[in-house]
Amino acid sequence: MIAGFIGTGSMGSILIEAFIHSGAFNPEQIVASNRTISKVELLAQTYAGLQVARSNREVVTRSDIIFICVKPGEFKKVIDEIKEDVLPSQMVISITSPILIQHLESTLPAKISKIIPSITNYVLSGATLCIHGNRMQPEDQEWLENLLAHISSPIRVSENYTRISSDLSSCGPAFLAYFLQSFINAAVEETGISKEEATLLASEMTLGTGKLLTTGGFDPATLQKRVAVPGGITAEGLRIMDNELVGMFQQVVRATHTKYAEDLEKAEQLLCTKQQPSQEPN
Ligand SMILES: NC(=O)C1=CN([C@@H]2O[C@H](COP(=O)(O)OP(=O)(O)OC[C@H]3O[C@@H](n4cnc5c(N)ncnc54)[C@H](OP(=O)(O)O)[C@@H]3O)[C@@H](O)[C@H]2O)C=CC1
Ligand SMILES: O=C(O)[C@@H]1CCC=N1
Repeated sequence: MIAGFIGTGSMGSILIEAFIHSGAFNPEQIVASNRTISKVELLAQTYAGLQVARSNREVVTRSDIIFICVKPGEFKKVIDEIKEDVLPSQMVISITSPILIQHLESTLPAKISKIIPSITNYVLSGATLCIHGNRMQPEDQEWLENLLAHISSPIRVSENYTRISSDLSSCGPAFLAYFLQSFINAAVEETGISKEEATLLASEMTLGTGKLLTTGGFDPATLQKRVAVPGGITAEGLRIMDNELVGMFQQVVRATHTKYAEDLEKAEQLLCTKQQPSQEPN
């Protein structure tokens, strides 16, 4: 089994490294190309045996499964380059949310899935969202999800909910990190605690909270209730958040969906497909 990667930017390289670290693939089983080839060469220096491809077509002809890890605006060029070489027996997996399954199935003869990874997959954690096309048979779907289980919890989602699922799973780490950075900065400014100590405490707290919410039997509401003892300190902090953050997350969700609608429109124009996707309610 050879896995090909087209695009080794932030997420392409995270997926490659996660697959290697998890033991899902040996470096010899990976072939990769990137517009700026030095990025792949660097990966090959780190992981001896990883194969550097000099073109996207070379990745396709040498792989059984191909991950396309480029941004939406770069997609058309990649598809045009590879479409003559892609075979019906191959799996083509896109990680680019506004490129719809219908876009891919109408341009490539392969078995198509879309997955939305998360930076958390770098530490073999978090979810990978899975949306399978019609050509992916149940056994293909199971095979792909078993592969993704090496680096994440694969979770099937409806394509209609791609954006909000991805907001939570893939944008979420940045949103949470923003929250933590603001908390840490305030701690340093207001009390003089060192940034290093505040960061260590906040990071350990985040790890523990994640465990409570995934395997510890808590949901966000019960967790708050358990920590915020009546008449205690936490309740004072939550009171401020209740006042200050009202409506903020609604605005965040609306903003990501507005951008997504723009990206979908551009992808439609770029790839010239006719059918319109149904949009999830906000
Ligand atoms: N970052 C994240 O946390 C997540 C990202 N994604 C999605 O992954 C996709 C990629 O994002 P990300 O990795 O962050 O973006 P990057 O810009 O870091 O990576 C994109 C890569 O694609 C390469 N590239 C562009 N055009 C071509 C081409 N024609 N042939 C080969 N390689 C090409 C770029 O090369 P060059 O080095 O020349 O720029 C770059 O390395 C996006 O659609 C994003 O939405 C999904 C989930 C999470
Ligand atoms: O910011 C972005 O566009 C991508 C999508 C999910 C995470 N990062």
